Amino acid sequence: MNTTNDTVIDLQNVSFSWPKQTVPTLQMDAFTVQRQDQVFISGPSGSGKSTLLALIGGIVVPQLGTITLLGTELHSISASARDQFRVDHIGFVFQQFNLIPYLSILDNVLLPCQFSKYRRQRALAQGATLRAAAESLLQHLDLAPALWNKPVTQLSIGQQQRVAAARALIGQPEIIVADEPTSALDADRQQGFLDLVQRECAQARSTLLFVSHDQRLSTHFSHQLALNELNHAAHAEA
Ligand SMILES: Nc1ncnc2c1ncn2[C@@H]1O[C@H](COP(=O)(O)OP(=O)(O)OP(=O)(O)O)[C@@H](O)[C@H]1O
Repeated sequence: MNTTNDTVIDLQNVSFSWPKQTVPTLQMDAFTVQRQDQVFISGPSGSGKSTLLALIGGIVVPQLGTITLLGTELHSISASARDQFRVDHIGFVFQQFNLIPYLSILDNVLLPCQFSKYRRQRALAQGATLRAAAESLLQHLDLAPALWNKPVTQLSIGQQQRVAAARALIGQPEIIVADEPTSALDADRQQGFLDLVQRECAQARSTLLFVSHDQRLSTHFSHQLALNELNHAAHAEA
């Protein structure tokens, strides 16, 4: 195994089928990602991008092979320990944002700190209070103070997406996973959003996994993963 202390994600000989499926959805020999890497993950619809993210997030475990995140083999810990591991170490940005509509922007950003002592402590190392840490992130993401106490439902799509990014970034998780995060934005805003997320990940030394259909964005990444090439199962179906 060619891993180092800086290996953040390590998949080896993974085979995964969703329940009731007779053929695997994902089969990958090896995939490793190093600390601070920024990886662009692409592939046609159905090639297994969301399945790969579900495996890396420990939401599901493979029938064969190993997935090791930050030195922890996910299949060797319980489902509840995987849930805690996920909130401690991974920040997610989803296409549909998944913000809580009845909470303010600040409370949405602080949500991971409620579920993770680890994230709370890391956020407190960045700001005098949790609120100060959240405010600083919101400022970095170009969300003005006048917005902070508003319900998220009063924000534009682009603003909601930046709140979702701040929630993923609070407490500097080692891994940021962004699943089609820009598909609701126009081309200029896509670019702006990507710049902000890449800059914040670099500052926090977080690893970024960025899934997109939009190949134009791939030029901003040094590490590319074309899933229809790496996933033998997708090959078999093509
Ligand atoms: N929760 C699930 N339960 C059962 N099958 C699933 C589930 N999620 C995905 N699949 C199946 O796994 C295969 C790969 O789907 P996946 O969503 O990972 O692809 P994708 O590359 O993310 O596609 P898209 O770009 O359309 O989102 C598909 O055949 C899909 O039907």
